[in-house]
Amino acid sequence: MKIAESELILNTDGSIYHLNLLPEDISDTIIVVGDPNRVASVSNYFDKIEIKKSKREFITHTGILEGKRITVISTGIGIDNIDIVLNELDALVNIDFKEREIKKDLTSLDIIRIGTSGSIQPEIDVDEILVSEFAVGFDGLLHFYNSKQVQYPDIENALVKHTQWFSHKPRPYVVKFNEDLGAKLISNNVHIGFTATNVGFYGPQSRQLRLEVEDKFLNEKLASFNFRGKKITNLEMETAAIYGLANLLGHKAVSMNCILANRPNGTFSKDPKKGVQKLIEYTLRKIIS
Ligand SMILES: O=P(O)(O)O[C@H]1O[C@H](CO)[C@@H](O)[C@H]1O
Ligand SMILES: O=c1cc[nH]c(=O)[nH]1
Repeated sequence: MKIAESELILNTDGSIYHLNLLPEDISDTIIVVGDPNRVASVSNYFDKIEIKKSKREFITHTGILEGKRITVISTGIGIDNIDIVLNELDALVNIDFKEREIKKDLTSLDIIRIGTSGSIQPEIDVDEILVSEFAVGFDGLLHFYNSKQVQYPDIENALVKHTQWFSHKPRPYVVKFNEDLGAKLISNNVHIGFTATNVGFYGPQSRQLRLEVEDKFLNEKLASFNFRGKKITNLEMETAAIYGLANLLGHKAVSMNCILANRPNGTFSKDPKKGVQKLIEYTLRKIIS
């Protein structure tokens, strides 16, 4: 069945609506970063850059590193942008734009996030690297899709009980990284964690400047949650949505985090750029190895 013009939106040059990309512009190895300036920090390592395109906060560079074609794309901040980026990346490989039909043979992308995050465990220090094995989303995005099959209800129920989750907030959904891609990216030099993704940087991550938060103890309750030895480790704003949508669409996703803030210790990285650079180098080395 043909997908209507209002649903699959193409620009006049045939590119996908927000990302402004044609199917041939992307590799099947995709690095996603939040900060648009981080795209060049990654592609600076490429031996050759083939494509540079952009629209709004979505900047894309595709190039070659030691014979491997890699695309790096910025998502901007937040899960609402992840809904756009993941659906449009999938459309680029799995929908025939001319026929407006889903292809018979589907392509699975490797999607690796290089992001920044705040730790809620005192021993996971600033400037360290954390790979998210699990993620919990407090944003509600996944509930708009038929998604029960990629969620972990046992963990969700235990978390709702432990935190006495307020019922007027979206129900937490728990999702997991792709184990094969995860195995490629993990080493003894990184923490393996359980990332909480929320809809904001301040109140939703229990930061109080002038506004009072509703639940003063939320971060403490998240940090003390323990499901069969798995503890929630860090807070950011994209990972759960990436894992949820990637799993539903048949892509492999892993989120790599540079810890910039340690919330219980009240510390912030003295040199965030250096920490992020270290994470970029680590991730690229693992991708090409
Ligand atoms: O550095 P990025 O990848 O943007 O990730 C983190 O930083 C932003 C907040 O400062 C949020 O997007 C959060 O998830
Ligand atoms: O504390 C932090 C640091 C980076 N990004 C976040 O979302 N939170």
